[in-house]
Amino acid sequence: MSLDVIIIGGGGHARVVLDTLRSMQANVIGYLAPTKASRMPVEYLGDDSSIRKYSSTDVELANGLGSVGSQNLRSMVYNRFKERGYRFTTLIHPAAIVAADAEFEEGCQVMAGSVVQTGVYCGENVLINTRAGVDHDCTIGANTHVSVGVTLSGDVSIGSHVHLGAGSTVIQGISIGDYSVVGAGAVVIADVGSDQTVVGVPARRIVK
Ligand SMILES: CC(=O)SCCNC(=O)CCNC(=O)[C@H](O)C(C)(C)COP(=O)(O)OP(=O)(O)OC[C@H]1O[C@@H](n2cnc3c(N)ncnc32)[C@H](O)[C@@H]1OP(=O)(O)O
Repeated sequence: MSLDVIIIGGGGHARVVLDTLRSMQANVIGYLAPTKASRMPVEYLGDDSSIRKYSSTDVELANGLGSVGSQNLRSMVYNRFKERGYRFTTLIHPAAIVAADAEFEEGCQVMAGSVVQTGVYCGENVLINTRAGVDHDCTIGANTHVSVGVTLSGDVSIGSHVHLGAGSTVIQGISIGDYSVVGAGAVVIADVGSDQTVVGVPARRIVK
């Protein structure tokens, strides 16, 4: 891979994205953030408005925002730069194991140690974070975060803008609706509707 890439964001996820891009041999020019980050080991290019110095035909972007619940910020950043004509790189860490027929739309990120099996489909800007397992024939909607150590069994259907919390497990054939949140460590054994938060073992809805 030989591509000039700018990372949006300067926090922890942005540094993981930087490391992933470098392991893919990408040429990372720098990052955009409201202020210079103390621990981001690549050039600070300014705030988001500085993107105007870079043509959308010369660079691609990488979404450096993580999330611990709502996906609003990650999707807002993605949409804002897409509207301005920029394209987001799809990242697949060389230490991820990905089936040949798995499909990823623009801007997906598959982090180190994760396994994505045959028949999986991921919409735009999906993040499959470190050491997550996505088994056969799962579909994952746009802007969803499958966070660290999640286990998705076979034939699971996840909506868009969903957060699957660290270490949660979803058994086979389950559907989870758009904008829902699954708490860290939850075990989901029944379908979850849209815009719900579920926690615990087995996962139960909490009203926020
Ligand atoms: C690289 C990375 O870091 S990736 C990011 C990894 N991090 C995550 O995935 C974080 C996932 N987030 C969670 O699990 C959160 O606790 C959420 C989103 C489910 C809920 O957060 P909040 O909306 O702030 O809820 P809050 O903390 O007020 O808890 C509400 C109730 O649910 C309970 N609860 C919250 N999370 C959980 C959980 N994961 N498991 C069991 N119970 C939980 C709380 O104990 C509390 O119960 P109470 O009312 O009886 O006291």
